[in-house]
Amino acid sequence: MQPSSNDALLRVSELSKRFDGLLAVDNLEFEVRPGEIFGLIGPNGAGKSTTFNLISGFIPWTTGKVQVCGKEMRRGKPLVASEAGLVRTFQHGSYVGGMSVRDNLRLGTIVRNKKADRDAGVLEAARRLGLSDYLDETTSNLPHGLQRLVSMAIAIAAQPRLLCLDEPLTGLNETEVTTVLNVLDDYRKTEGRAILLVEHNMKAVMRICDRILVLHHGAHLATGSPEDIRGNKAVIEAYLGESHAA
Ligand SMILES: Nc1ncnc2c1ncn2[C@@H]1O[C@H](COP(=O)(O)OP(=O)(O)OP(=O)(O)O)[C@@H](O)[C@H]1O
Repeated sequence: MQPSSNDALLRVSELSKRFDGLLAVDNLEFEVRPGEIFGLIGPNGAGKSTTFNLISGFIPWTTGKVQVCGKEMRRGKPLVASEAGLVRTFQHGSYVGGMSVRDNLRLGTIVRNKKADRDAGVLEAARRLGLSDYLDETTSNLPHGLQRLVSMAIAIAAQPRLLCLDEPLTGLNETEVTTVLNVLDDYRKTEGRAILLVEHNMKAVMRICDRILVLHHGAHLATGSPEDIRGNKAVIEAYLGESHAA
């Protein structure tokens, strides 16, 4: 692990989660710094979503310590994480299907005080994700790819300091993937923000991430730049295969 930076937006130390006999997350250590897109990758069942759930307070850790934007997190307390500046999406969508796209995006702007700011935030998030023409549609009526963009637009509208995305690209077509990657690249350029990304689309991960941590059986296998990870023998054997090797 590299020396820790004082201004890290996420700091994870000795984090473990046991589900009965299964050690799903095994003594993880990493940090995410301002301006970074940090990828968390690994085979199915490696512990990525569990790590997300621990960091965002959706499940309690067995042991460990998590700091979000300098604040100490408490086990299984999602409100503490969101108050500290963390917003997350879920693998299977994070929106209310029966509501319009506009009302879903309003959920993301709820923390803003003035109505004019909230309305502007809805329009801005819709514009960024290419959803402006769908604001009055019922979200459950939209195609799958657009529904996923709604999840991301809600998260972006909340303007979190630490944006945590769980497989945001699943089921998106190439144009939608490009839209999302551009939005993420833009988002992290705003001062004091960073993104933690769990994703199986390796081409996208290698393109967008500054650093990547590879998990295997819940434990750290490697951390490094996309080039480091592509060339790492253990990662190629455990996950990437030769087709992604440098
Ligand atoms: N609530 C739970 N109870 C028991 N075991 C669980 C629970 N949640 C996850 N696990 C197990 O923990 C391990 C890690 O699962 P996790 O969902 O974190 O993996 P993942 O890396 O996100 O996988 P995927 O890429 O398929 O989403 C798996 O063996 C899974 O079956």
